[in-house]
Amino acid sequence: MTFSVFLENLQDQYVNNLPFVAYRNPNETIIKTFLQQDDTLYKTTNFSESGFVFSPFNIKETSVLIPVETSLILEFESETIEEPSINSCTSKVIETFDITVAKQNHIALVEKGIKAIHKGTFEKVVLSRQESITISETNPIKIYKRLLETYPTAYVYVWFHPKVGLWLGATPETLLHIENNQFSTMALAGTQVYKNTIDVVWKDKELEEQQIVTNFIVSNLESQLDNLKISEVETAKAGNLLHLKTHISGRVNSDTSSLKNIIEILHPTPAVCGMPKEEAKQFILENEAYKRDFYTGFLGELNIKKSISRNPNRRNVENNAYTRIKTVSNLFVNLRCMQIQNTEALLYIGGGITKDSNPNLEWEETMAKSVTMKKVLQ
Ligand SMILES: C=C(O[C@H]1C=CC=C(C(=O)O)[C@@H]1O)C(=O)O
Repeated sequence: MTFSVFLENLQDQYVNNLPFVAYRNPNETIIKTFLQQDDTLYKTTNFSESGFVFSPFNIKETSVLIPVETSLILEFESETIEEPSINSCTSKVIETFDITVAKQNHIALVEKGIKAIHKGTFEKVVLSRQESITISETNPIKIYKRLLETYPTAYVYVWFHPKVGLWLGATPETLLHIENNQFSTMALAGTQVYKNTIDVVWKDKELEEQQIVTNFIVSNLESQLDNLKISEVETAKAGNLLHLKTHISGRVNSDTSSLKNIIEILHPTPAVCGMPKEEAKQFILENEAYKRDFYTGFLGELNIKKSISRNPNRRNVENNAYTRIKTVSNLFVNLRCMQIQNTEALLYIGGGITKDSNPNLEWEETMAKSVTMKKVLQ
């Protein structure tokens, strides 16, 4: 199958108004797609189903599932990936919102967040906004192709359901990866604009903001994991941005640590919500001037059975005896994403607020983050 034929499959599915998702893991070349064969809105009830899950920020709302059983699953192996050079802020899209008003509103929101931190309501809160852009290229498959070409190190997806909407994104953040009982995640936070080097100095504000995420994950999961490993914090590049990242891994230690339990412990992490979780979430739901929907939710493969052969080159009967089945869940946080509605793209961008945040710089940070999607909409 050629790449054009693979993309035509997605295009046909979209034209026929049927649900689908296409996604590529960070630094990988295989693009996988689930083409649902009916237009039912399937939901997960307890994350024990097998399929592709699309969950909102507010977990009390519907988590949509594209089930394995009702889907045609195709894979396409693309050519070797290479990161194209990215200039920051080259977008030439039409902003249909009033930037002055948007700036005032975001600054006022951040100031309110900082006040709540000083009052002791919470230590950190992630505050976000939505930006509307008129686009001339509305074909999601063409936009998806550009995303794939532009962000080889991100998790790049297009997701569509006729009863929910059309979302695309290129996220740098893993929520969790579980293979049988082997677990890994990351604490990703702190942002600066990439200027041709990853050898940069981080301020205390960003270091603290990221440490809050690491501490939250470790303290909430350490009783569930054996052989817990926490990496040194490193600088990671994501498009035109740099973030601080820590890898955390371990072995899920008991049958009671179901996937649902782990998801509920982790989501939403202080990388997208705040600390303490409930207080920050309440503030977000009450104060952000729009509804996050699936932004800062999570998406990805849920309980997918994959076979591992000891020797993949030998396809004889004897070798089949060595084939083992593993169950894999690979979930990503829905960041650097957008929703497309006719000729309008709705971009979602936010940033972590601590006591040391500067509201003007927080606004600038959301502008820098919005470039990730704007770049492919030109
Ligand atoms: C909430 C977002 O980013 C999160 C992930 C990395 C860095 C972040 C930050 O520096 O604030 C955020 O925690 C977003 O991109 O909308």
